[in-house]
Amino acid sequence: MKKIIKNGIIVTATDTFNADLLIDNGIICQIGTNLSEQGADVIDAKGCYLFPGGVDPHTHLEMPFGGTVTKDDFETGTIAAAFGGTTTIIDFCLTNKGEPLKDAIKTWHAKSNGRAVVDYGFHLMIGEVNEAVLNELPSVIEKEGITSFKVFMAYKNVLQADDETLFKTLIAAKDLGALVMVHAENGDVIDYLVKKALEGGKTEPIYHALTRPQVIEGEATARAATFTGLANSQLYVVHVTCADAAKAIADARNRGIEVWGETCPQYLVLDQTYLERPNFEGAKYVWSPPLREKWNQDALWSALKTGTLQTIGSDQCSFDFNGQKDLGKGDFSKIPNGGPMIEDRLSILFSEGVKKGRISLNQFVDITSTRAAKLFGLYPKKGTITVGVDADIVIFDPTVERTISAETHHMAVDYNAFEGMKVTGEPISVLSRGEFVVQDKKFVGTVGAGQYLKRAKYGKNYETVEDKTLSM
Ligand SMILES: NC(=O)NCCC(=O)O
Ligand SMILES: [Zn+2]
Ligand SMILES: [Zn+2]
Repeated sequence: MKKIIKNGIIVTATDTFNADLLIDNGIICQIGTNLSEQGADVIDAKGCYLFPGGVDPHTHLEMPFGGTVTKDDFETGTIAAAFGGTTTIIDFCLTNKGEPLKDAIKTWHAKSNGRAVVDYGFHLMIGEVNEAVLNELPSVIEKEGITSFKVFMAYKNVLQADDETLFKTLIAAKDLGALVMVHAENGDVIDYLVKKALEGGKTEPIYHALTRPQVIEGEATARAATFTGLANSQLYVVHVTCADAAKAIADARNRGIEVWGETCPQYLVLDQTYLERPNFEGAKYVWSPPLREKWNQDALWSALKTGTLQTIGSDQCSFDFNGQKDLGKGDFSKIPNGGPMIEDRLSILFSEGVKKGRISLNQFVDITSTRAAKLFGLYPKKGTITVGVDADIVIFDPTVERTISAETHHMAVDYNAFEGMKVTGEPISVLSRGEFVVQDKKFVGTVGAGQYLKRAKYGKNYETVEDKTLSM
């Protein structure tokens, strides 16, 4: 059945205009004024923006971590994503040393197949680079369409890879056409600082932040960028939290090194003092890298505005406060790291970013959708509104005022990190490949309708793919 969305304001990364949008067979087939309604379901989007569905390049669904497993899985996580206006996610497939990569990928397919309500892809963690890994990587790219590799520079003795592994991954990625992603913190220094803190009886959540100072995020970011330049490769730094790391990215880019940067909603809005909340409440705000002193937020907004940082990921990694975060009572190093963020990513960026004049409306679309689609080989199928692409559309009311709360969110966790925060703007209806997943704020999607996305190689013409001329 055809659908026609009328009276909305279409917003892309470059344009804002009034037009109707005709959808057939899951694809946007016409954009223009006074399009014929014949044979189509008419959707009135008066007063609303039509954004391309959000692309969240950073999620951890059903991920084992810190002796437990994240609360949101591919079903609850993607339902929450859809409510928040995200129609594509890219999740991190973890690997174990010595295990064939294809087995790790199979595990991630088993978690997601038949569960997701919106489309999804995988990044692949690289923990070691040896003959076996190098032999498998071409098929990871060609067969699985996984064109981004993740290296952790922190989480010593768990996920952390050494510099040699990072450097070899950058070299392999360059040859294969993949983008290397890093969690940039100096895991060795952190490990030492954590041990010293615990020996000194410093066990409260705030010491999580104090043992991970921002200079070592800056140091690791600069180190990864240096290796990237040496390998003539390409790098994407996930969850940038602070001025030091943003500066390291800006410096590298100024030297012509291909480095991209992502931040997350929590670093733009929350700060280190949240970890000092009494009754162990600070544990709710334990992320790695940690929340920073408030002044860093201006540096992050400015980096988004000027293009030093290009994307926003949710880093969705949710654990209940009761029963999971409390594994770290009496020892902050045992608090599972991460938080629920997948649902509020667009709302926070719109309300705090666009509404407060920190970024433009078109930048909002670029940051939440288009740029990630381009960097991760999904553009233009995902990440824009133009003729011939997937009809992933968010009907967004920019005037609605609401208060974020765990009472009303759709994530499976027992708290929301933004509890009580007032935001302006909300997705009203969300379509994935032309089908409503959320309609008038109600879930109407189908569990399992989300499709696995094989992605194109890094840089594959993404800057030269132009939006087709709009038929007005
Ligand atoms: N960020 C975080 O604290 N948890 C998720 C895992 C990661 O991205 O490092
Ligand atoms: Zn990380
Ligand atoms: Zn993460």
